[in-house]
Amino acid sequence: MAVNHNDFILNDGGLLPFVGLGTIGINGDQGTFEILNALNTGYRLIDTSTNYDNEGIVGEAVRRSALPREDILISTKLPGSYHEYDRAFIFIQESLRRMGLKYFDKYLIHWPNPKDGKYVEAWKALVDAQKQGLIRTIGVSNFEPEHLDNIIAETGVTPATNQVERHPYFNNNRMVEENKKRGVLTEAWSPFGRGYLNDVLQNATIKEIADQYDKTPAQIILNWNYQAGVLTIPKSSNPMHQKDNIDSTNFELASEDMKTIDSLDKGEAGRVEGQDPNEYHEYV
Ligand SMILES: NC(=O)C1=CN([C@@H]2O[C@H](COP(=O)(O)OP(=O)(O)OC[C@H]3O[C@@H](n4cnc5c(N)ncnc54)[C@H](OP(=O)(O)O)[C@@H]3O)[C@@H](O)[C@H]2O)C=CC1
Ligand SMILES: O=C(O)C(=O)[C@@H](O)[C@H](O)C(=O)CO
Repeated sequence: MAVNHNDFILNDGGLLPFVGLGTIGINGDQGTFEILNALNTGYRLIDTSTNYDNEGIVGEAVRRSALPREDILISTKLPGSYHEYDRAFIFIQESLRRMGLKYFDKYLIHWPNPKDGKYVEAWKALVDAQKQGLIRTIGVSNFEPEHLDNIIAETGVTPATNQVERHPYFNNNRMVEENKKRGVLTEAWSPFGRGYLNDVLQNATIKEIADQYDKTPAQIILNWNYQAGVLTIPKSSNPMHQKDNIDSTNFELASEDMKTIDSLDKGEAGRVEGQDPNEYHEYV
């Protein structure tokens, strides 16, 4: 795979592009075309999960794409009710079969489900699946510092990435720093606050900055992440938005503009409702 100047280097030596395609709501045969369009537009990383009901079409898009398999990075996630070691290990194999793939480029524990307290077992399964060649890069999602420290202490293996909520109204700089301290790359989920749930993309301050740079609000938000060392996975079904999003690092935001965007943070009130990882329980 070609190395791009804006790739992130992982603690396992792997590389990830600065932006991937989020896929919540990309479903069915139409979804296959949307993913293929993204691949044709230059996306290399596709983020999915069993509970997005689209692992099948993601696999289909990989097969239909003219790109060689090794030029596409597929990342999916282990659901909360499969944290026991044996269930996790078998689930990874099942997920591979469902997608028709021989290996995953990246595989994450979706939520720590701390009340169950089995995420260390799940991590051990990911470590072993990686050893057996089923997964190239292993990581986590929605992990708090305590969860990161527990899996590292129990296995000696540090996750390469931690995918957490981050957008201008909940910048989660706390977790960006905690991840960085441990050599873990932060991936930002819902970088536009999910679009429909709040007005991040319509925010007047972000629009003003966008006008100054002759960019779109989406491009400003994605570059604010990139310059903070954070990978983003915006979802888009729209070819124009997909293009907008991948063309978002060809300019530099001044440090005062970075700080202005940081200042839009609303703390806990800015989170997408009900997504505190210490409380959230994934039942799937
Ligand atoms: N690990 C986890 O627990 C979680 C992971 N995720 C991952 O993160 C991804 C992204 O988050 P998601 O919640 O989907 O929401 P996003 O914050 O990515 O927002 C998606 C919305 O923004 C719109 N949009 C995208 N690009 C543009 C643009 N350039 N201009 C204007 N509007 C735009 C989309 O519309 P349109 O399609 O029309 O472009 C859609 O309505 C998910 O799809 C999933 O892969 C999400 C939640 C939790
Ligand atoms: O979309 C995801 O990746 C999730 O983890 C979901 O839990 C999502 O965040 C949600 O809110 C489901 O109600």
